[in-house]
Order: sequence, then structure tokens, then C-alpha cells
Amino acid sequence: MSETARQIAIEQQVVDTVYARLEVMRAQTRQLSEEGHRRAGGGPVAGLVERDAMVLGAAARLSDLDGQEEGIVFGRLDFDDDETYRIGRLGVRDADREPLVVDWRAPAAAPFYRATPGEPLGVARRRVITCTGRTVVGLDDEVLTDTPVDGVVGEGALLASLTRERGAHMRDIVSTIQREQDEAVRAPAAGVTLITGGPGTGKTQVALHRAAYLLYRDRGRFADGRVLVVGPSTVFTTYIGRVLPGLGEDSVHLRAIGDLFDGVVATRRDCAEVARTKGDLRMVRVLTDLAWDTPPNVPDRLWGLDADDLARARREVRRRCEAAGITPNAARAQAATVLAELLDGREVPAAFLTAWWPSLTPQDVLPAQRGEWSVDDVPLLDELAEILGRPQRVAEVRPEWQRRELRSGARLAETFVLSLSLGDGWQLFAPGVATPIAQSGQSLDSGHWGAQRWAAAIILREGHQVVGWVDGFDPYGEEGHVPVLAEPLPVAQAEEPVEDTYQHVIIDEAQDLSPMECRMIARRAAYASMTIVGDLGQATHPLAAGSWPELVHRLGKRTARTLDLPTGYRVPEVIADFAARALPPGIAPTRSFRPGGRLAIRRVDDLAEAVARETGTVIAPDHLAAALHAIPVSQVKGLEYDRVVLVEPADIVAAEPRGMNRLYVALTRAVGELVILHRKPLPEQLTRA
Ligand SMILES: Nc1ncnc2c1ncn2[C@@H]1O[C@H](COP(=O)(O)OP(=O)(O)OP(=O)(O)O)[C@@H](O)[C@H]1O
Repeated sequence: MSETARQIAIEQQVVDTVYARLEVMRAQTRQLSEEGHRRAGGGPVAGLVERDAMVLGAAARLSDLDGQEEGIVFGRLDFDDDETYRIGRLGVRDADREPLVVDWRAPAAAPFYRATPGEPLGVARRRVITCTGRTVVGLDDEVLTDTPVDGVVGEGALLASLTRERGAHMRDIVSTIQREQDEAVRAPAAGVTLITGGPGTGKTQVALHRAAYLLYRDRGRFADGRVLVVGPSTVFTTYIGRVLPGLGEDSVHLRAIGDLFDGVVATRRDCAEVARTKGDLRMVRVLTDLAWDTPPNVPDRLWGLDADDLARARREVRRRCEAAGITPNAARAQAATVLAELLDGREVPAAFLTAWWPSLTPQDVLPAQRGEWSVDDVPLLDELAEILGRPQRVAEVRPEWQRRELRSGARLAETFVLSLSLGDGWQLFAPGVATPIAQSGQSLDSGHWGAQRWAAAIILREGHQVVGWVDGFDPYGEEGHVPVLAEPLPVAQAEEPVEDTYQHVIIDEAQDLSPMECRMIARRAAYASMTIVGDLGQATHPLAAGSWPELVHRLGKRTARTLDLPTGYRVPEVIADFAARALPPGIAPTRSFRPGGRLAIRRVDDLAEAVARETGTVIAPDHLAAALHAIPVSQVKGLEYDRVVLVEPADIVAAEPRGMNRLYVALTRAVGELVILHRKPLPEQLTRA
């Protein structure tokens, strides 16, 4: 038996023990979950709470275990003092609670990523264990001590991992995270962490592993959708979408910029000129004017008031509301007041007010052009949501009595009638109109009649019945003869305001954010710590920040701790050296870890014909992409392919103000081979030696 086979057999034994233990845990978990469901049948409130807690915990545990089928154990550390332990995607203990595998995120696992020959941290040997499913298929040892270590085997885990076949989705790098990457993954959660580095330095990987790390370190704070990861496009989020579930985490919100505003999924980008306009901070003013403008199709006269009078009234409403900090969607009462003043106190019918001052959604104010919003529209919709204000929340418009009922969970007819100002109830039915009791004066008889009408209204609206009459308070709080209502509808669930802010926000490809996009993210990160990941050399947005401090500031934060990733793991040396010619002055090229690589540059007469002869992924200027069945160059950010065929660089550069940066992005997508096909002369920068 070879030494490698012997060592593999040793590790296989450990892996088998871990899986056997997981099976036991899985069976226990399933039993727990079933027990939870059975108890739920009982129904009492206390039981429900218990059920929820149990089912939730059990289900989470199950999905944890299911997600970890592949390669749970991937590392081993042997220390100078003969201590040994295995590192895995999750921590597993045996029946006596002794650790079988240490979670890669635990402090004890840090030496696996941090130890170097110069600074071994007590580690004698670091071993990477490669599994396919439950079978150990390879080992790679690195000895970090001068004293001899037995049974050393190796095949270069990092290189092996880099040369593995590429799938349609990004795979995690948990077994080969490099030291500088690990420092970025484990940087403190608080404040702003800025992770910079050239193409292929592992920024995206670090960002995702960091999300998993934060969840592990402070689950109470970050679980349940409290971490947001923002990427540049839905193609990109789909590409990286499996990394976190593979690491056992599925509670992170992963969103593309075009996907951040609820109810809209935008994938198309506007051309640079339009993007420049839409991304500019001056849009805030434009959108504010739009939000207060007269909406289309609203009535344009009311009794003696014509369209001009109404337009003037609208301006007056805006003036008063802006002075008082009231948003358009909360301004109907002010609108009523202004109109009533113009009408010498005459009360404006509710129906008119609702039509003239409707509640607006951002989509009402900024309808889709040709049936579709662009990614650059999304921050505008989000801004409009802020400017318009939410249509008043149910909780806010509910009268106090109703809120009290919702809080207590009980709807008491007597309470309903006696303890509240009946005006509240009437307001629900006919806002802005005087109540029947008020209209009928103070005589008890007509008051009684009015109360009956009022009760009928409430019956219609709320499903109550009148079961008697008592002396209570009329709509104006005066004493009167009022109905006691019964048979209420069940009390609805109290609607808690949904907080859509996060505890931690991770932004990938952050160099590309326009000022308006920054505002959209900052709105979700007002109280959040942040991880900002990017490369200024790949900035293509016409309004991209010129420096990192500027971007941090745009995101509403002040300072950042910066970590730079200096080594590129994607692009091989030959291609990286060539691509560096497209880098703007002042940006240092990335040192490539991958040796070799193949580069071919061909001048051709017919692009379509030349493309048809090639194999690999074709990347073309956007205007040629469809004809050549190619991926538009604007869509490849963050992605990578084994063999890239890049078409007509001159057109890519000419298409937009930051065309050279766009070309740099395209040149740095290839993992093995890059073929450049061009009909027009190459951009001058590429021809420089
Ligand atoms: N430590 C590592 N071990 C194995 N593979 C790695 C490691 N670091 C990075 N890689 C691989 O290198 C490639 C580039 O990584 P990634 O996409 O995270 O880089 P990036 O810096 O985000 O690139 P870009 O700036 O182009 O978006 C990926 O295939 C990734 O899996």
C-alpha cells in the first residue's frame, strides 16, 4: 500500500465516523420535528408557541445537515504538541460531546488558514482533505515545522482546486482560503470593511465566506435575513447563488442591484448617457417635483374652482407639507384644509379628495418605459418610495380603540362603543363628513336616530350587530345614546411595521455604484455595518466614485478598514500581463498565482465567420452580441470562463466613456485561454509592449 493510500484510509475512517454520527443526529432531528407537528394539533396558544420554536429549530437543523452532504470534512491540523483535529463545513460532536470536526469559522480553525512556515502558530502539518461525496479522494500536506512529520503526502491543494473543472456555478473555496483572504473573511463585523483587489483575487469568494462567518460568530444578530449581499446583476447572483447554501447558510438575502426594490426585477442597463443622468444626485430634486406634481387623470374642477385654482391649491399643499415634513402620501388632510379654505369653509366631499389626492406608488409616478424598468430606474423608484412616504400604514390610521383591541387580541363590544370617541369609527366609514349625530343636533331622539345610522354603517363595514343601547359618548365625545355592538369579526393580526433595514450589508463590485444607487443601499444600511468589495480598475459606471473614501462617504459612512488582496487566482500570467496594458495609470497590476495561460490575437475580415470557427465563450460589444450569439460585454462582470473569445475590443472602448475599464473587465475573465478577434485596429493601449 502506498503512503498516500495509507493516509487516505486513515482519513476515510474519520470521515465515515463523522457521517455515521450525522445520521444519528439526522434521525433525532426528524423525530423532534415530527413531535413538534404532532403537538401543534393540540392547539392551545402555549402549545403553538412551543410548536413554533421546536419546528423552527428542527427544520433549520435538517436543512443544515442536508446542505452539507458534500465534503463535510476538508482539513486536518496537527500541532507540535501532538494534538490533532479535523476541520469541516460544520462542527460535529460525538455522543459524549467531544468534537469530531471543528467548524471552519471557529477560532480554533483559524490556524488552518493563517499558519505559514514563517509564523506556524504551533501547527506542524496542515492537511487539505478532498472528498467526493463521502469518499476521500485526495490529500495535500504542508509541513510548517523543521522537525520531521510522518506520512506526508501532497498534490498542491490550491493549484488542484484552481484547475478543477468549472461548473455553471461558483464553488466555495473553504478548504483553500489563503491567509490574506482569511484576514478579510474574519475582519471584525463592526464598522466598514473595505476589501480591494484586482480581478480574480477572490473578492467575491471572500465576501461570501465573510457572510457565512458573520452568521456563525453572531447568529443572534445576523440570522433571519439580517445580512444583505448586493451584486451587480441577476446573472451574477445566480452564478454565486450556491456558495452560501453550500456553506450551510441560507438566510442571507442575495440581491442584484436591479432586484433591490420590492416588486420590480430589472436586468437591462441604460446606455452610459442615460445612466449618467439617472445616477446623478440631481434626480432627487426632479423626483421630488414629480411626486408633488398633479397625477394624470385626476379631477380638474370642483364647484367654483377650475384647473388653475386646483393647481395653485396643490402648490400650497406642497409648501405647507414640505415646511412641516409631511410626505405627499400623508398630505390628504392638508389638501382638504387648503381646499376648504378656498371654498370658504365648505367641506370637500371625501370622494373628491380621494380622487384628487390619491395615494401614489413609485410605479405610478415613474411608469415603466416600453413595459420595462431598467436597472438604472430602480434607485429612482426606491427614492420615490422615500419621497412619497408609505401610504399610511394600517397601524397608523387605525383609531386608538382598534389598536388597543389588536394589542389585547380581544374585541369587546362595550369597549368599542363606550371608551372611544365614536368619531373614530365614523372616520373609517366616511372620512371628512360630519357624523349623523353631529348633523342631527343635540336632541336625544334625532341623536338616537343618528346613532342608529352610524351603527348601520359600522355593521356594513365591520360586520357588527346592534344588541342594545346605552348612554355613551357621541362622535364628538358628548354624552349620548349609543348602540352596543356585538358579533364582531375576528380580530385581525396586528401589522407590525416591516423593518427592511439590515444588520450587515455586503456590496460586491462596489466600484460601480452611482450616487443614486449608493443612496438606495445606504437606506437599507442606516444602522448596519458594511463590507465593501471592489476594484477601481473595473469601474465602468460613468458616475463611479473616483476613490474609495468618496464611495464610503456616498454610502453614508465615514471611515473604513481597508484590506487588499494582492494575488490573482483566476487569470493566468500570460493573459494577466496582457490585460494590465488596459489598466488606467496609477492602478497596480495584480500578481498572478496561475502560471502560463494562452493568448491569441487574430485580425479577421469577417467577425461572424471567425466567431463561428471558435469554441469557448464569446464576449462581444453589446451592439454586436445578439448577431454573434455572444454574451454582451456589459454582462460579464464578476464571471469567468475557461476559454474566452473576445470580439472587437475597439468597439468596446468606443462604446462608453469608461470603455477602457470595460475592456479590462472583459480581458480578465479567462481562466485558461483568451482569443481576441478584431477587424478594426486594436486600441492603442493594447499594442504597447
Ligand atoms: N483561495 C482560493 N482557493 C481556490 N480558488 C480560489 C481562491 N481564491 C480565489 N479563487 C478562485 O479564483 C476565481 C476568482 O475569484 P473571485 O471571483 O472571488 O474573484 P474577484 O476578485 O471577485 O474577481 P472579479 O474582480 O473579476 O469579480 C474563482 O474561481 C475563485 O473560486
